Amino acid sequence: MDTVLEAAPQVETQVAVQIDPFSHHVVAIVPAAGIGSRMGAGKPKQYLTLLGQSILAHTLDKLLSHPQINQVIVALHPEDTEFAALPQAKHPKLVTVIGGSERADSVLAALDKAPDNGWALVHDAARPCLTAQDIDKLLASRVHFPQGAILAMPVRDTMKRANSLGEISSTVCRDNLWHALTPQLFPTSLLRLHLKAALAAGAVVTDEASAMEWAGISPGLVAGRADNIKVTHPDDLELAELFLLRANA
Ligand SMILES: Nc1ccn([C@@H]2O[C@H](COP(=O)(O)OP(=O)(O)OP(=O)(O)O)[C@@H](O)[C@H]2O)c(=O)n1
Ligand SMILES: C[C@](O)(CO)[C@H](O)COP(=O)(O)O
Repeated sequence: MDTVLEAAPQVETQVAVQIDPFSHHVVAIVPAAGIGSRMGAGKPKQYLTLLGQSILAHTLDKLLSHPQINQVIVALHPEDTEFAALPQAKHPKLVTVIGGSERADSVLAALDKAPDNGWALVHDAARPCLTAQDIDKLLASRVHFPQGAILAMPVRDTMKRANSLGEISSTVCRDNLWHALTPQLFPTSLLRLHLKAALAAGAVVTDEASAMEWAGISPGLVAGRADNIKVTHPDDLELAELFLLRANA
């Protein structure tokens, strides 16, 4: 059986929020408070170096240099010691907050500092290969998806479900299956409302779209680039470096 995110009772979601779908004010939210346990590098993976600067610095460069992004709010681990030394740390568009114990808590802490009447573009610190074209594409999708959309990639491979012995128990139909990427873009006040409520209700929220789905909203899917990988395991470092090298060539 597939695990389906349980939707919130509708009554809880009928709350008036201030939404201006035509606002052009865009705040990028960067969850960067993780510890990188799967990377196992002995330091948070966002501070590992690729092509001479940290993963987080690459990510911030992409967001800070985008002409349609007005502000960047970065959520940091309470014991972060490295952020202040980044070249971007004192950029006038940049604000920092202390993140939480899960990614969603970090996003919410940053959202609490964002102005109400605009859009929040949430992007993992650990995805340094983001391109300006993908940001443009997602921002342009606001016309079609006034309640928000995410970058995603259609699943390409045959999908298998495993049993507890590591054997194949079935082949999962891949029709309409997508990998969720970031950035994910939503009206700020709507995302804040539903993320807060979903977390309070104990829902599993691994990305922003999950919180919106929980509230009964169907965010749009915008096809993104395959090189926008999340650096998660040691193998990803070499791949990310190759993608960055190609982008800089
Ligand atoms: N409490 C947390 C956990 C994660 N993140 C951020 O969310 C993004 C995606 O998370 P993930 O790739 O899972 O990063 P980590 O949590 O650091 O990795 P791991 O799960 O392997 O520990 C990362 O940029 C990470 O820094 C965060 O801001 N706050
Ligand atoms: C938000 C996300 O990048 C979408 O793919 C991803 O879910 C975050 O990573 P995690 O491993 O689920 O924390």
